[in-house]
Amino acid sequence: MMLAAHDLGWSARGAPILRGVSLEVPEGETLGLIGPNGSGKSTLMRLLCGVLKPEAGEVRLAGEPLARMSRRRAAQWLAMVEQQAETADRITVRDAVELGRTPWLSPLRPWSAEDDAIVAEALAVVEMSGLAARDWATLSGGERQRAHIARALAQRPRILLLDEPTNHLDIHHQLSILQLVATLPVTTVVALHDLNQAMSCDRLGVLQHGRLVALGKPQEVLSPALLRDVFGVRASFLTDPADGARIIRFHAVS
Ligand SMILES: Nc1ncnc2c1ncn2[C@@H]1O[C@H](COP(=O)(O)OP(=O)(O)OP(=O)(O)O)[C@@H](O)[C@H]1O
Repeated sequence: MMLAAHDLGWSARGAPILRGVSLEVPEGETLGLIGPNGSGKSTLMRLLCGVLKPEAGEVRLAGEPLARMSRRRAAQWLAMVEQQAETADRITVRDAVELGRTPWLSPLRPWSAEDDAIVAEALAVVEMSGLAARDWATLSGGERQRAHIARALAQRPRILLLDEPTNHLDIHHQLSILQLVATLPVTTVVALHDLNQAMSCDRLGVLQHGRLVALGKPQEVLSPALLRDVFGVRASFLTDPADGARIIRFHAVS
């Protein structure tokens, strides 16, 4: 199993935030994490990448406990794009993306033309090549988001963790980032709020009050009963006549 969490628990000031979360992500899968505000998605992502240490349970990368890996080794395996990731102001976009190469560099393996090519490719994939020389501070929210994704791609991880990667993006870039995530040959865990976008994940995990309450194929997980019980909405399912895809329309429950 590429990424596994076993019975994860975490609390803040004595209040349990995440309890008994176990999941396994096979190589190449895109697992979506969904759940209402405050259900624990970001906390779970931060435990999976090692930013937070679990109070209970453990995370394993390809069978190896994350807690026993050096930061450098963990960063060769896994890249994370946080929800409101910040970067120091006085650097260019290219500088920020080059930071993604850090875990691979050493005195025996200094910066090379290969690193330049990887950074250029990462910038191109998120359509940021034209902004490579720009000061980070001048970027819009969506441009920053795309640059953060480029930094994570430049890291060439086997596992990519994305916390709401589309939340600042216009519709074109939302779709292109989601399409990119789906086609990348890496194992991906992505927290999403848009449940129609979540439908394109291989599987979905649903968090509610810090517990994983459902895990499975999107069309099985996103049932009218779950949408009512977890998200408090009534759902109707429509079919796109263009391609037969299922679309969910939401209604407030009065
Ligand atoms: N360091 C902390 N101290 C206190 N409470 C915290 C801390 N970190 C998270 N929480 C609380 O834990 C709960 C889960 O937060 P988390 O950010 O994981 O939720 P989320 O599902 O990502 O939410 P959203 O959809 O709003 O981004 C929230 O109620 C949050 O206020």
